[in-house]
Amino acid sequence: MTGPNYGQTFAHMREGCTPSWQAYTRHAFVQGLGDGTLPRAAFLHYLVQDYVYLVNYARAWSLGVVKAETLDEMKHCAATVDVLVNQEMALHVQVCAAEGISEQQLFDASEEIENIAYTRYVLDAGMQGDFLDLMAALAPCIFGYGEIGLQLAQTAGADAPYADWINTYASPGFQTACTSAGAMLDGAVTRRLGDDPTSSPRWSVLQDRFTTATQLEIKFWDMGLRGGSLGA
Ligand SMILES: Cc1ncc(C[n+]2csc(CCO)c2C)c(N)n1
Repeated sequence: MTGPNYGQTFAHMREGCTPSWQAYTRHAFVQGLGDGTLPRAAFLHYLVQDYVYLVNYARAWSLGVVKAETLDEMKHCAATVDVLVNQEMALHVQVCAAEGISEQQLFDASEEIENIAYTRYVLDAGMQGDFLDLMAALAPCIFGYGEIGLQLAQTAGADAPYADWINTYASPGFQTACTSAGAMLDGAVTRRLGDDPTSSPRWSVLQDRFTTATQLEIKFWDMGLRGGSLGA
């Protein structure tokens, strides 16, 4: 299976769960974003849940600051927390505001089961394990959206209903962030597991973290498709 080059570790882990990876990156929700057929209500429902997701996702990257073993790792995690809290979440607030959903409604939104399952799994992986356990669980989020952004940008025009969303993830800025996260992950893996990491006894556990997080991304899209009333 081919895809963008976000480093060796990601390439191995994606290869290690190809059916799940395809189900995640080619999900019906993703197709609907691309061809514009996704109902607006489903998109907004997803965005509200995603705001709550980002709050917990930022907590998980903060745990990365705690678990880091080099200053570079610490800097990468701290910078990611900054982007998430001060930029990425603001984007959700902006889009929702334009649709009449206030920031208060976002804060008050009750978290759906799939959302809880995903972020608590990632936080638990990091709490139980070391930096690599945490990164393996965080990885599908960033690299998956990088792939999806590129994939959808190939066909969606500038006037497509979800062009803004697509361009966020297809943009050179986000693609550079994926490449830099991939390099950080490769460095973290080499530092702890050496030059032949897939032969390490730890690899299967790390692959399992990545695969489970990928399956939780699929569930998150399923939740998005289900739609539902805003904030509920
Ligand atoms: C359910 C869900 N999964 C992945 C992302 C994508 N994402 C979240 S934060 C971030 C950048 C920092 O790593 C990216 C790419 C999302 N928004 N929601």
